[in-house]
Amino acid sequence: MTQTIRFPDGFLWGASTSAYQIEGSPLADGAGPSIWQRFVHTPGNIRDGDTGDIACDHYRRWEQDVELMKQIGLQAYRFSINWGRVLPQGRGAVNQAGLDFYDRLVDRLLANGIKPMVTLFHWDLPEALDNQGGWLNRDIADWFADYARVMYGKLDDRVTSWATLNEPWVVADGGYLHGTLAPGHRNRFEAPIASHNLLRAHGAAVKAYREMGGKHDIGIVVNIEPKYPATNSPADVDAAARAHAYMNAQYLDPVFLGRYPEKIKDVYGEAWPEWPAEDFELIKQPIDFVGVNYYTRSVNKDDALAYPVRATPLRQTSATYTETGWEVYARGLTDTLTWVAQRYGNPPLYITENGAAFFDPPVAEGGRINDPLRVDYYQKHLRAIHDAIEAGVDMRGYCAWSLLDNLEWAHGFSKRFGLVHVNFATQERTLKDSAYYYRELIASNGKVL
Ligand SMILES: CO[C@H](O)c1c[n+]2c([nH]1)[C@H](O)[C@@H](O)[C@H](O)[C@H]2CO
Repeated sequence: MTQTIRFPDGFLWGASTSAYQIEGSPLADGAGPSIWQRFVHTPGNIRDGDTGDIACDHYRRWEQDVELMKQIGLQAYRFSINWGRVLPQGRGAVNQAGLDFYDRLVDRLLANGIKPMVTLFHWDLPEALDNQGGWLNRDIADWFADYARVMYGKLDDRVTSWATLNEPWVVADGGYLHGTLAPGHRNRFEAPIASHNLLRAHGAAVKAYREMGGKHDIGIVVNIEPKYPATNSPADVDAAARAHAYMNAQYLDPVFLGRYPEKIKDVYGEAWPEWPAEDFELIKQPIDFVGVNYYTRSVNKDDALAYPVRATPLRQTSATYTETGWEVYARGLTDTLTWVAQRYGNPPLYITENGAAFFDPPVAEGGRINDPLRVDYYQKHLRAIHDAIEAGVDMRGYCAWSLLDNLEWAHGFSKRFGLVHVNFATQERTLKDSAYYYRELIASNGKVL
């Protein structure tokens, strides 16, 4: 007999996006360019030469998109602020038109009973700050706190959920070590510095919020990918531990424990600096929640040549893989959530991103888009979350990635994660079957699982 699944009363059901991936109009109405402007217009960086110049045209179609959220029955909408739209130079003069865009969006969400969940930084660093060293300049912690204060001042009377950063690991690993994301650096000595300054900036923004008397929730969003050893050999077990320290513990340990995992020095070796003790006092500001972005797991084999973790993920022969090459492994989400709960004192958790890119069929007669693999992915992962809740994890909500098909960074528009299909030639939106499924899930608080 299948178990009747019940999520906690008040469990929040939402969907997520990010500014650069959906807004378009990156330079409209006084906005300053982000590092992505230069990166996407550098040939070879983005598949098919796609850019965020238009993307989902959300900057102009935002009212229509709020209607879509209402149609799906979203209770929350997680979105990010384009820092350069509000502060064109990253610091100093405020661009009122940019601030007004987010002000209107928040008001419209609230008017439709949708809770705004705001992320201050989702990778689109203002170019002007990158020209001053960006995440490599220790002053960025203050620059970020000043920007955060502008947003708190404008929106904290209505926004009750703030996240400082989205996935500092991706910024450091992709933007500074492997160069696959903006600003496109490939420097093993820069990566830990950028990563550490991201965490310092997080701490400075939380401290600023508390100092201004902020009474709502503020937290951080991290990607977590559980690392399993390919065999129980000491070499593979240690390889998985290095990979775990590098992608997972490197972020929440400083935030909650005020220190890095010891294994991180084994990962970076000579590239790992010593940090001033006061940095950890700043990073370790108490937070109200952790946003967990979960997509997949990895099974790791020891590999001396695979810098920096010296571990190689092995493809699992009997598994389903998504279009981004990620194994569908819902059990990894339960393992992830129980790990966070056990290691950091069971903090309130939101799934701030979870979803999959599968090849979607074209819009069928009657406007239906049948995406059974995505429905199956959501069903499996929500059941995994429910298992974590049963195990005592303090789960507060879930945001599907993503509301709309959007610019999947270096993949361009080739990878579609949306509950809603976007025809990028016409900007027509079409709810996929997964959106209708999600609507039922929300209406029944998960009972249809
Ligand atoms: C390693 O990071 C996570 O796998 C991850 C996956 N994703 C993310 N992080 C980002 O937060 C989104 O902007 C991406 O669009 C989304 C889908 O790729």
